[in-house]
Amino acid sequence: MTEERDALVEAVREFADAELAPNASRWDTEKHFPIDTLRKAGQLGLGGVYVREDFGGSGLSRLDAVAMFEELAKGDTAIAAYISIHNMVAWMIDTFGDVAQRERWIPGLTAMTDLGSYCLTEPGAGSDAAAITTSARREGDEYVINGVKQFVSGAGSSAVYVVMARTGDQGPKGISAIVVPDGTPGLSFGRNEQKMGWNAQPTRQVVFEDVRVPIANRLSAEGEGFGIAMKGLNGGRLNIAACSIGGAQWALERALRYVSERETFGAPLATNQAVMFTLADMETDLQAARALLQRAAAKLDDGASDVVPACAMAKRFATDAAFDVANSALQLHGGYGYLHEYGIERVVRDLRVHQILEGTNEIMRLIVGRDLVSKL
Ligand SMILES: CC(C)(COP(=O)(O)OP(=O)(O)OC[C@H]1O[C@@H](n2cnc3c(N)ncnc32)[C@H](O)[C@@H]1OP(=O)(O)O)[C@@H](O)C(=O)NCCC(=O)NCCSC(=O)C1=CCCCC1
Repeated sequence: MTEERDALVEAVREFADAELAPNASRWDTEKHFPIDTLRKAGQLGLGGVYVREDFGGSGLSRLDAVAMFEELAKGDTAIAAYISIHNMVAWMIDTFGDVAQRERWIPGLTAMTDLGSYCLTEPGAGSDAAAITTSARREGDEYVINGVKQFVSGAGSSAVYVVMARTGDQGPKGISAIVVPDGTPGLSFGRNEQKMGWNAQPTRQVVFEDVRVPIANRLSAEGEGFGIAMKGLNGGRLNIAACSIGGAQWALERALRYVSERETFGAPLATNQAVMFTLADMETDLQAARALLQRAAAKLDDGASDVVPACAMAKRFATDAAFDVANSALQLHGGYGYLHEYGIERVVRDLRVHQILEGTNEIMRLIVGRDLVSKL
């Protein structure tokens, strides 16, 4: 850890303690998306974590980012995960946008006065992302977009939607990434999905009915959209892994406190060897997950050739391990772990979806397996 990263992590810890943790349970119960709190996160530099500094980004490394997202998730995993998605959008525009696009969208995104949504998945295309059918047909100097995007975080509250749409043939080479601003005629949203967790952020369909945007809203060249979406996801997968580790670390700390105070059969639970073994496994798994995550983040910073399987491995391992750790923390709390007021069950519910989204853990195994087999 550098001194700079230490200071950043400390500032994020203070923000998570003061602004997120005291409200996380209420936001979960009330299904409240705390936009005012996100604006405060923007003031702290969390809206453009690894966006370049010229338009207000924080210019941090991926290694810095995962340390930061871990701290953020200790306050509220669902909000930390939304901030990660917002950052994925900001990074895609910052990296693949031209100067005019960066000038137009990056300042609002980094300040989080404008929120961002990532639109890839469709009702009929999830794991097989290259099978999307949302179309962007050229008409003069405009695209006319038609289709439906599914499971879009922040939908209905965002100012900026980065939409992967088909501008060419079937398959990955026919997909482009297009920015659709909120308020564009023909853009509408489905109901807020009723979910097991991640209740502090809205998840809705985004519907495009003859939505017209200038061709100038396309990021990079036609046909580059699949690669842009996937490169965004490499970093997103790392942050989701970091959010899982942060949530699970918080649950482990709660469990440690509980087993040191709770007495059974005349002694604290912590003196029981079975409990100690469970705690030892939880700590070991989290340290292993963090080490794998930091390794992948360093590879992303260095542009290593094996970054894609490294990110997939870290995402798969960390989200599985962290879910198990959080579930063990719940078990160690006995019946109290099942109560809302202890907060553990919320973390378990929030972490469960990390094994599914930003690429299911089965797709992560496919990526790693394909890479191994390709080297035979
Ligand atoms: C891996 C995968 C199954 C792809 O397989 P195929 O066989 O179709 O495509 P293939 O031949 O592997 O590849 C095509 C080009 O694409 C490049 N590339 C692929 N991955 C990556 C990558 N990770 N990084 C960079 N480039 C990549 C590949 O190199 C190739 O380029 P080339 O032709 O060689 O120039 C892909 O589709 C995937 O990953 N699905 C999970 C989607 C998925 O993760 N959603 C999640 C959506 S987001 C989500 O869930 C959210 C939920 C809540 C809110 C936020 C978002």
